Amino acid sequence: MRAADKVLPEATLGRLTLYLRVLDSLAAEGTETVSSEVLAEASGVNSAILRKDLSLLGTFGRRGVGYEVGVLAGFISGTLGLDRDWRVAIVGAGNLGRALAGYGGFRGNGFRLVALLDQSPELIGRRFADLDVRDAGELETLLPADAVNMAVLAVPGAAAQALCERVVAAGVRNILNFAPVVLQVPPGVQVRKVDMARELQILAYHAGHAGQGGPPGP
Ligand SMILES: NC(=O)c1ccc[n+]([C@@H]2O[C@H](COP(=O)([O-])OP(=O)(O)OC[C@H]3O[C@@H](n4cnc5c(N)ncnc54)[C@H](O)[C@@H]3O)[C@@H](O)[C@H]2O)c1
Repeated sequence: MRAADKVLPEATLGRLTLYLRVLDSLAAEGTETVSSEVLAEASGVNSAILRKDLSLLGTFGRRGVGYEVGVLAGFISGTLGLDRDWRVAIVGAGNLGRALAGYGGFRGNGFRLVALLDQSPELIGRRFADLDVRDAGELETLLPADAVNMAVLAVPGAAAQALCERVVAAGVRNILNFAPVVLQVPPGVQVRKVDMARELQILAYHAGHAGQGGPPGP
């Protein structure tokens, strides 16, 4: 088994995305090599942890030289599966769905936004971010026709589970859920949830412990 075939711990995966972001900006500046200390500091990670993460991938820097930026970025991209063709559909073209569709960074890094769907007659047929909003009522045919392999759900919580089941039945195995519900999915389907309210609550907890924040609300 290659090192890259091992299932990596979630925490390592999260840090790999940080390293990759830093490596991409170093490459854009024309930097060819980077030490583990510099890469760790720019990623906000302890350098011993970085070295351990990269050794899990089976990649090692050279003493006195460090890591080759392009090689390491390519290796991390491959490990994360970013060298594959990810065809993304956003379901829900409301405020959030349209903002995500217009976000340029989402389109890079191996992800191609190929469809934007909604059920609202007021939105179907309108054009946002170079995509016509298509009828979510037809997602069973639209998603396979566009070879979608990743779906972003940006619909109200009450609609999310039923929609998720339709997306899965249409053959999509990877779902990024923005709706404030926990989705039930069959084995083999990956769901990631983005929850800004949760992040704010955790931030408030830490801020509160640091003596910040106003007096308790009503
Ligand atoms: N995770 C986060 O950090 C975060 C941040 C903001 C919003 N949200 C959540 O994202 C979701 C969307 O928020 P919004 O502000 O864009 O809401 P919105 O009301 O502007 O948009 C929701 C869209 O979903 C469409 N829709 C509803 N049911 C559908 C269905 N069955 N099929 C297809 N389309 C359907 C609606 O027509 C509407 O256009 C909500 O669940 C909201 O709570 C999450």
